[in-house]
Amino acid sequence: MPLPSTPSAQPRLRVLTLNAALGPLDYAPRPGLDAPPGSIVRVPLGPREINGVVWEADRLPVKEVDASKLRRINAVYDAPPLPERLRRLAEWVSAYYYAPLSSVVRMAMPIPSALDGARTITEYRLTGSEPQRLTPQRAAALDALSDRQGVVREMAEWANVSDAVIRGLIKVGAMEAVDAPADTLPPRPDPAFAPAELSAEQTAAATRMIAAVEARRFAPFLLHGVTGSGKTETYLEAVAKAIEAGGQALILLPEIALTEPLERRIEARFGVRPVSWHSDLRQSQRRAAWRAIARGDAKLTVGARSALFLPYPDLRCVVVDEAHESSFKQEDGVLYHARDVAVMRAKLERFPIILATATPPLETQVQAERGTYEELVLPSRFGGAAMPDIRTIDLREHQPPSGQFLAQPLVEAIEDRLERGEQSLLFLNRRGYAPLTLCRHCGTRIECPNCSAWLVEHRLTRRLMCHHCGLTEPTPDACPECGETGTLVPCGPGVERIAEEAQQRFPGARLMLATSDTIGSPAKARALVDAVENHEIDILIGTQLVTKGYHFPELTLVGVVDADLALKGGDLRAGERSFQQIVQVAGRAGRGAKAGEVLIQTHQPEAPVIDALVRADAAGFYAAEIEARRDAAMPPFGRLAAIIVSGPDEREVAETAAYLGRNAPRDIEHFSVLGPAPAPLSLLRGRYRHRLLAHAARRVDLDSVLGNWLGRADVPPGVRLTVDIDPYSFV
Ligand SMILES: Nc1ncnc2c1ncn2[C@@H]1O[C@H](COP(=O)(O)OP(=O)(O)OP(=O)(O)O)[C@@H](O)[C@H]1O
Ligand SMILES: [Zn+2]
Repeated sequence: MPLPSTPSAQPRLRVLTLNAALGPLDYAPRPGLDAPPGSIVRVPLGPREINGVVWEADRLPVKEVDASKLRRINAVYDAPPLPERLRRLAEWVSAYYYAPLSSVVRMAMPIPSALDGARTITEYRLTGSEPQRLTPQRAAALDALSDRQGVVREMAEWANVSDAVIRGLIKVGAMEAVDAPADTLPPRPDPAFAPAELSAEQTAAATRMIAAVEARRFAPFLLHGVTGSGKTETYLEAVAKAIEAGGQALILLPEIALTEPLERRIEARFGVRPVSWHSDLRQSQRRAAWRAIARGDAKLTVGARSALFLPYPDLRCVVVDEAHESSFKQEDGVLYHARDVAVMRAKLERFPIILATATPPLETQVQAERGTYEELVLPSRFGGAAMPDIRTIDLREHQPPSGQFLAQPLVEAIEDRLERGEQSLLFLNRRGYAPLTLCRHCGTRIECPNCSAWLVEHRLTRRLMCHHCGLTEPTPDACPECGETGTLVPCGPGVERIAEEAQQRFPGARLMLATSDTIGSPAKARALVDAVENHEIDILIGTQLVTKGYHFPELTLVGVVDADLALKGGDLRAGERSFQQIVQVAGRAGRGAKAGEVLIQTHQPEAPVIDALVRADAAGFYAAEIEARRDAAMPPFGRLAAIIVSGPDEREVAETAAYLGRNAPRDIEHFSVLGPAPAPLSLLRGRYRHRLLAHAARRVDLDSVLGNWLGRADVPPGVRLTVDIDPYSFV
C-alpha cells in the first residue's frame, strides 16, 4: 500500500538498496546522468558505496528525507535497466512469499562483476613457435590447444595440464596474449536447422503452443505426455517459433545433470548449444551469460530455477520441464517455487508457459481440470514403443538374505538381461553406503553434532556425512562412544551398498553408480550418457538423478529396490511423490524397440500407490488424491504457510514459538494455526527449530494476515523467523 508521498520540488530518486536491512533510500540525481526506474546504480552510504536499483517512488514508500540532505547517486552501471515487468514480478514474489524485495531483486542480478560493462579479457593462443625445451606436458598442451583461445585457467583445463605449464609456454613465447571482448555474442540458434517430423499427436499439441507464441498471449499449458512420448521435440517447436520471431526462450530444468542430454538435443535441433545458466558455470561464463541475456542476445537459455529471475527483455516462451519436480522449490534464501513464479512471469509479460511432465504435479492437474490451464496430452510413446510392464516383488515372500537387498526374482531378471546383452537400472533414492552406522557393542548410533540426523556412511570417500548440513568426517575405526574397535556396523542400504552387492552377485557385469556425488557436473553427466549409450555399462545404479530425462534405448529392466522408502514420509505429498518417482524411473525402461519390464520391491504391494502403478491407473490415482486433498482443504484447495522459528538457544526458540502460538490470529474466518511443536528436524546446522503451520482458505488474504501477526511480533535478536509459503518440506 503506497503511502501518499509529499510532492517535493527537488527531484529525487528512490533506490532499492540490495540489502534487506537498509530498505529503500532516496538520493538526488546526478546532472547529465539519466537514471530511469530499473537503472542499476552505485550510491554512497556513509563512507561506503553500495549497489541499488532505481524504483518507482510511489511503489516503495519510505519516510522522506528533506531534499537538501539528499546525497547524489555516484554512477549508473553500463547494463540494461531491469525491465518494468520484471520489477512488477519481483514485487509480486516479495509479497506472495513474504520475502524482502531486495532479496528478490538480488536474484535478478546475482553477479556483481557482470554490471561493470563491456571489458576486454586477456586470453592466450598459440603463436606457432615451438619452445626449445619440449616436455611431454608442453607437447600435449600444444597439441590440444592448436585451435583454442582462452584465459590461462581454461587453457589448462582443455589441455589437462596445470596452470604453470601454460604460464611457462607464455613465457617462452609459444603463446601470446590477445584482447578478447568479454561480451562475446552467443551463437544464434537456427529455428530452421533441423525441425523434427512430428507425429500426429505431437503436431496437435505443438500447433496449440505455437499459436500462443505467435499471438503473444498469456497461455498456461500442461504438456502431459507419457514417458518417452516425445515432449521435448514437441515443446522445442514452440521454442523455435519464439526464436524465429526474434524473441527469447527459456527452458527450466530441475537439476544440472539434465542439462547435458537436453543441450545435445537442442544442438541437433537448432545447430548450436543454448546459453546455459547453472551453479557449475565459471564466473566469467556467468558474467557473459548474464550480459547476453540482459541485452536480449541470448535467444535460448537452459537453466536451473535461478535462471527464471534474470532480466530477459523479450521472453516469448518458457518451458518448465519435469514440472512435477520438487527441486523447483527453493529451500533457502527466498523460499519460492519456480514453477509458480514462472506462471506469474508469463502472466505479467504475456507469453505462453509450458509445464511439461509425464506425471503432473497435483496442483497443476487440478488447474487443467478446471480449465485454467490447457492440457495437451501425448498418450503414447513416440515411434510405437510400448509402455513397460510393471510388477511387484513382495519382500515378505522373497526376503533377500541378511545384509543383502536384491530379492531373487530381481536377481534373475538382471541375469536374464546380462545374458541377452541388455541394460538394467537399479533405483534407490539414497546416497552413500548406509544411512545409519551402529555400534554392536554399546548400541550407539552415530549422529551429526549439528543436526538431529544420523550420519550417512560414504564408502567411496571413506567418510561419514550429514546430508543436512554437509558435515563430513573420516569413518572411525572405533566407536566414538565406547571406544571398541571393529564393532561399527552399517545398517540399511544406500546406492553404494547396492552397487557392492550387484558387483558380488554379477561378477562380470560392468556397473556404474549415478548419484549427485558422482554426476555433479554437466561433464560427468556427459560421460554417463556416453558410457550407457555406447553400451560400456550393463547395470546402472542410481538415485532420483537417473529417473528422468534420459533416453537409453537398450535399457529394458528397471528394479526399484525399496518402494516403501518414499511412502514413509507421511507428509501431504508422500503418495503423490512416490507415484511420480516410480512412474518416472519405470519410464526409463523399454524406450527403444525392445519391451521394458519394471520390478518394484515392496513390503506393501496392496498400498494404493503401488496398486495404481501396477494397474497403470494414473487417472484413478490422481482422482483419489485430489478428492482427499479437497476433503481436507489442503493445497491447492486451501493454502498452507509454515513458520519456522530457529536459533542457537533452545529455550529462546521454544519461548518465541510459544509466544507466536499464543498471539496467532484467532478471529479470522477460515484461518487457523497448528503448533508450535519442535520440528521433526529439531536441530539443523546447530540451530534449534520449532514449527507452526498456518492453514487458510484460498480467499483469505494470507499476506496481510501474516504481516499483522508476524510483522509485529517481538522476536529476540538471536532468533530467526522463516516463513515458507506453500511449503514442500515439513521437516
Ligand atoms: N518427432 C520426432 N522425431 C524423431 N524422434 C523423436 C520425435 N519425437 C520424439 N523422438 C524421440 O523419441 C524419444 C523419446 O522422446 P523424449 O525423450 O522427448 O520423450 P519425453 O516425453 O521427454 O520422455 P520423458 O518424460 O520420459 O523424459 C527420444 O529419443 C526422441 O528423440
Ligand atoms: Zn548435520
